[in-house]
Amino acid sequence: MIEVRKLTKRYGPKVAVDDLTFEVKPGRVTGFLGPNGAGKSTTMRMVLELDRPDAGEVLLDGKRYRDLRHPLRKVGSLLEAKAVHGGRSAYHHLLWLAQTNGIGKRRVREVIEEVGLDSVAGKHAGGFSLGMSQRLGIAAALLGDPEILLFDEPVNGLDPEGIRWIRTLMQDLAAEGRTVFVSSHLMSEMALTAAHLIVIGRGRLLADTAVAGFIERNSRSYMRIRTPDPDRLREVLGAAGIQVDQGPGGTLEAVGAELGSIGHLAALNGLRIDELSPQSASLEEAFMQLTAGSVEYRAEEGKR
Ligand SMILES: Nc1ncnc2c1ncn2[C@@H]1O[C@H](COP(=O)(O)OP(=O)(O)OP(=O)(O)O)[C@@H](O)[C@H]1O
Repeated sequence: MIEVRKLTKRYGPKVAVDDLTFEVKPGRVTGFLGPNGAGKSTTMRMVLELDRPDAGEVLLDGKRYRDLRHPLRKVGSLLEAKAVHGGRSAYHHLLWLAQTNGIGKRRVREVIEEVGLDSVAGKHAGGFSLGMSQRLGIAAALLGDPEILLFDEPVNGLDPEGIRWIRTLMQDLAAEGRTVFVSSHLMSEMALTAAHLIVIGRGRLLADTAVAGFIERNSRSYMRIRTPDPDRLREVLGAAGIQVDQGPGGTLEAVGAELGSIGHLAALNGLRIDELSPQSASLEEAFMQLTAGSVEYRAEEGKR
């Protein structure tokens, strides 16, 4: 279990993490979601004491990181895949990590096999592709057989096969009863991987929720209608008690009405319909709505 308590981090006048409190429980994958610059990496670095908080603390199964005797045996992490000594082979990189944490050679061989790097274990890690570096980073995270695992944007830049592999691995690790905390800026990715979500924006907690509940609350189904006479159709549907909203590009969005009844009402009133199609709002849209007020740099601001 990870307990984050009243964590705050400032960089000069900028508050990167703002009085953040949440818990990450074992036995399930918890997604750490937020737009770019929300403070996810900063929070993860503070969990590992790579960065000092200005206030608050983090406990790992009740202990501070600095009080762990063999940190790698309690918490494994993949923060920056390329942060490997390029001149070392994958095997020697892992062996060096193992030796500094009282972990045996056998375990090094085991994790190399587990992540599928057997054939390149003797090669210099500096020449690895992103996918291979990612696997090496995960091997390092797994080395101490830790109860707690942290992954910062682990699927960034990976091909579909690599993405599927990481997803399954994280779910398997959680199923073994471990605490798995993974950051992403993509709701769609988290919907497939995580069971629970911590959502932050501008360093603040926006939601702490089960993924299923989030999907249920935020999936909106509606009918998209295109007609040359939207005002008239709105009137007709409104009179029949159907809620109609204005959609993008001159379309209408009718909520809670059957396709057939909309078509029927239009026909009765001699109104032409050019499109009538069922739609459901994506999770990505729901996430964007939730974080709308906390996105750091908007596209408009970028246009100079
Ligand atoms: N070392 C630093 N010095 C100054 N500002 C920093 C530093 N590290 C992070 N920040 C700022 O703190 C805020 C949070 O950054 P952080 O990298 O934690 O966000 P994030 O949610 O991980 O975003 P991303 O998905 O873009 O990595 C940003 O505004 C960032 O510019």
